[in-house]
Amino acid sequence: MSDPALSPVTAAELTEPPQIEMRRLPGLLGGALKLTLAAARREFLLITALQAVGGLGLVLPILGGRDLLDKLLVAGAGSPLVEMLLQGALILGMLGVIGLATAVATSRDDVLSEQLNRYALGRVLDVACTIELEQFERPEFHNRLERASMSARIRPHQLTQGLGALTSAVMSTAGIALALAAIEPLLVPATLLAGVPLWFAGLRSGRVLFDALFRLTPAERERSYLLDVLTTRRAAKEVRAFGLAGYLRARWEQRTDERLAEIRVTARRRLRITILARLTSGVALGSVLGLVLAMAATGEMAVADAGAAATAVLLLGVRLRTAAAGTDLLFEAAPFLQDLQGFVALAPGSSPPPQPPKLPQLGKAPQAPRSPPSPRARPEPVGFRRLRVENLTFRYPSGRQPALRNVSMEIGAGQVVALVGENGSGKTTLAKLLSHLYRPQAGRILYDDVDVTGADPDRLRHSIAVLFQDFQRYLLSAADNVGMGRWERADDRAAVTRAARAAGAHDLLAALSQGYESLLGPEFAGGIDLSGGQWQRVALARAFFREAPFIILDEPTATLDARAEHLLFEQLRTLLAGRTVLLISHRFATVRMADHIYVLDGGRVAEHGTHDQLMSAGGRYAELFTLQAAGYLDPQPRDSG
Ligand SMILES: Nc1ncnc2c1ncn2[C@@H]1O[C@H](COP(=O)(O)OP(=O)(O)OP(=O)(O)O)[C@@H](O)[C@H]1O
Repeated sequence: MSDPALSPVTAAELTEPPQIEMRRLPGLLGGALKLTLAAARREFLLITALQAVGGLGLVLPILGGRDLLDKLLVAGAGSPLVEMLLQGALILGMLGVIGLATAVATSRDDVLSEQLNRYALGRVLDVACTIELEQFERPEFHNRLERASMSARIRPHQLTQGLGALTSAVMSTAGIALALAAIEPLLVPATLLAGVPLWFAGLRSGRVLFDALFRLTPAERERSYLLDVLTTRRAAKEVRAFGLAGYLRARWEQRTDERLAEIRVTARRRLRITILARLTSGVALGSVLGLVLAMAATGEMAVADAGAAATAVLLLGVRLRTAAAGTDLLFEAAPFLQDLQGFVALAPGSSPPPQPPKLPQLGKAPQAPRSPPSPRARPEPVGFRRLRVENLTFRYPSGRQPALRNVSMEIGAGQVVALVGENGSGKTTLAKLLSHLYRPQAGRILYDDVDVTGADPDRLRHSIAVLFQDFQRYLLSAADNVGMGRWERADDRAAVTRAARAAGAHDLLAALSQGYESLLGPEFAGGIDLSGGQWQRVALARAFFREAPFIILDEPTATLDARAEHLLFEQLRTLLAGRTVLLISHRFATVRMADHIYVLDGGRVAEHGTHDQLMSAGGRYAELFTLQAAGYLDPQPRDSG
């Protein structure tokens, strides 16, 4: 039987395309309208007003044209030329105003869509920045994130275009319909009916596209990944060293062919739907025109009226097509926006979402914005005199076995505690749990007898500095790379230099062409690269700069040269005096100086004690220590005997 405590969280999972029902459409469009108003109220209202002028304004030239035609037919050769010329000029003027309004509306459209794009991507970032780290372990979350990011980039633009086309078409349809109603009211509903098949086709076609792209998401992510490997500096050298470019390129081409094939099938299905709808709509429109002709032929309608009515019916037909193009865009965007809304709702109860902070400027000390505490948060202790871990069990979402099982340990404030063990024994996982990046499925973490497992992780992390094995290399200035350890006071250059000195990075950073202002990473103009060990010193400086009372160092010297490593550990106690240090290392020479050592094996604590205790116990630690020490001793002379 599976352990319920270990069952994976399913909040971010969505394996089937969500269903869009007809009755949900108004709500969805309402939601889309809300999004537009929240993102760009002024721009949207201005564009809508201009479109209204462009649309409704059409009624005047149509009616004016009919009046002019009437006069011409009645008066014949004796028509009042000047009056008619003036009337004609007025109609032209009105058409000019309509044209101008439409042109201005179109020119503002790009700005509107950019604002929408920013707003929608901002909501995606709200989720990406606040959701529990564990979700990043789940393929389904990445599928949703990929779709949401794509939707946020494309669909709001599509939405504004759809809304714009629809508003303008509805306004001008209303204008023409009013003109037509003045001639023969019956013709209005008859003509509007021709729009119904187009409307349904748009709905169906949008759904077909969404379903196809939903199915393609995992393959598309793989395609993006391959593109990333083939185009980023990080991977470029290994791709060349192993001659992988052709092989990876072929895989990318294969995925692209598969995508293209699916897109072709989808395009054919959508074309069939469109053709059928247009045929039906055309037949309906033709019938109305036939009716107008019949009415004119039987004398039920005056010739001038019939001419104006036929023009209005034809114009209405064109407008209905434009309206349908608008609804097509809306219906195409609707399922993607629903999907996006679902994703945005994953943001953990943060309402309003945390705003991006103001970046620090020299001479100013901004307040660090605190994200609102999550609903499950309760007041947590700021630090600890004794940290206790009780029976911690943790399994990664994709892991078959728990990475940690019933782990218990203690760390006293101010102590240096080391974690050792073979690869995969769970050291980094324990470090991640102690830095509150993941929540255990079972067990507790206690700060002086207070269980902090359910406390707000952001606040707890405020007092913790972590240097990961796979630390980040920020392509920013050297000073920023260090200062981001506590970005709120990144402009405190004296502290930045102090931290760099402590990590042995000062000399190398000061010697760069622009000193601490030098850009790291050659991908940007003027940037320079550092060696692996130099990057690690910078990352270590970042951890020191945080000045947190609890510091977790996961293989902090893995790429340091022997002298730098020796120096660091010699100074560690002085550098971090009064702080609590959790040190993960495979280098037993450095581990032995810890106050207490925990040995992990297969996710469990195999043994613990001081170096001397563990050596006399003759267990796993003694075995690994002796093995490593033997490597430094002279090999036994071979018996040549
Ligand atoms: N994100 C992950 N998803 C699934 N399993 C993982 C993940 N990260 C680690 N594991 C697994 O969890 C176990 C513990 O890994 P962990 O990284 O904690 O080991 P470690 O002791 O730090 O190893 P190393 O000495 O190689 O750094 C391993 O079996 C590993 O395969």
